[in-house]
Amino acid sequence: MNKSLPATSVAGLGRLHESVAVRARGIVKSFGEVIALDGIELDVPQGQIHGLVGPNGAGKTTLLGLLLGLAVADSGTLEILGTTVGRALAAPDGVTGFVDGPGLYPSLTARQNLAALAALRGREARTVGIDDVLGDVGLTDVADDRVRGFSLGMRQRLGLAAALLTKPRLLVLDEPSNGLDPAGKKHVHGVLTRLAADGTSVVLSSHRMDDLEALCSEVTILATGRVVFSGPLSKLAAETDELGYRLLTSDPEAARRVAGETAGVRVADDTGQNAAVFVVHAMVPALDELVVRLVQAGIAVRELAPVVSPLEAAFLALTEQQESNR
Ligand SMILES: Nc1ncnc2c1ncn2[C@@H]1O[C@H](COP(=O)(O)OP(=O)(O)OP(=O)(O)O)[C@@H](O)[C@H]1O
Repeated sequence: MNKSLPATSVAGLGRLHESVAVRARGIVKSFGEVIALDGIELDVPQGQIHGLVGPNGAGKTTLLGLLLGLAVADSGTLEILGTTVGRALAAPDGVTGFVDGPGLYPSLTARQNLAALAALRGREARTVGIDDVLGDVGLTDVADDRVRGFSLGMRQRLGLAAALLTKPRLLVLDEPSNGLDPAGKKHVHGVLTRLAADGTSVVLSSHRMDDLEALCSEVTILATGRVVFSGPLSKLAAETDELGYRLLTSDPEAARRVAGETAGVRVADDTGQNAAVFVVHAMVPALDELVVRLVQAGIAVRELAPVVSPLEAAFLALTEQQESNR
C-alpha cells in the first residue's frame, strides 16, 4: 500500500514547518558551574524582527551563538528554519549573522572584505551585489577605505553588509546598534525592516529600549538564563503597574497640593519644594483624574511624561524580580 501523502498535503506541511524560523524548547547551556541558559523557550515566526533583551550576563550572546551554530546546547531541542539542530558546530543553511562584533580583515578595504567573503562562500551562495549591500548600509563613500581605520559603527554596518551578501532567511545579530550614529542607525533599521518585509526573520539583542520599540514586534526578556517575558511589546508595556511622571504646570505649588489630595497619586519626596517640575507616581486612571482636577482648578498642564518609558519600567521590574528570586 502506498503510504505517501498526496502532493498537496506534503506541500502544505512543508510550508507550515518553514513558517517558523526558530523554535527552542527547554534549552540548557552551562559553562562549568555557570548555567548560562536554563530552560529557554523561544518562538520566532518567519518575517519577524525579534528582540532579545536582558541585563549583562543574562545569556543573550550564548543564545544567539546557538542559533548561529557556534555552540551546541547541553539539552533541549532547537529547530531552525524547519530543521532540528544536531550536535555539529555549523550555521544551518540560510542562517547568518555575528556575535561579539563581525569578523573582518582590518588590512583590506570594505569592498575587498565583502569580495573575500563572497569568494569564501562559493558559487552556491545566493550572493547579491557588493555595491548594492554597501549602499544599503550607507558605506558607499568609504567602500575603498581600509577597515583598520573604521569606527565601531562602521564595522557593525560592514558586518551587516556581509550578512546581506547571502540573502539570509534568518539573520542573527548581537547588539547591531552598538556605536551607530543616527545616520547609521537609520540605514540599519531600514535594512532590517526591508528584510523582514521580504520574509527574513531577524533575531537581535539590544540594551536599548528605543531600538527595540522602533524595530521589534516581539521581544524576549532574559534574566539569569531564563525567559521572564516573551511576546508583543504592547503586552510588555501593559505589565507595568505604577509609573513615575514628570509634571510641568503653570502653578507648581497649587499643582502639588492638588496631586497630594488626589487618591492613588503619590508626590515624590525628592523633588524640591519650589521646583517647577515635580514627579508623581500613579497608575493611569489616577493620573487621568489628576489632570482633570488640575484643569478644573485652573492649572494648565504644560508637560506630562513618564520618567522612564513603560517598556523600560516593565523590563526593570521583571528582571529585578528574577534577580531577587535567585
Ligand atoms: N565561554 C564562556 N565561558 C565561561 N562562561 C561563559 C562563557 N560564555 C558566557 N559565559 C557566562 O554565561 C553567562 C551568560 O553570558 P552571555 O555572554 O550569554 O550574557 P549576555 O546576556 O550576552 O551579557 P552581555 O549583555 O553582558 O553581553 C555569563 O555568566 C557569562 O559569564
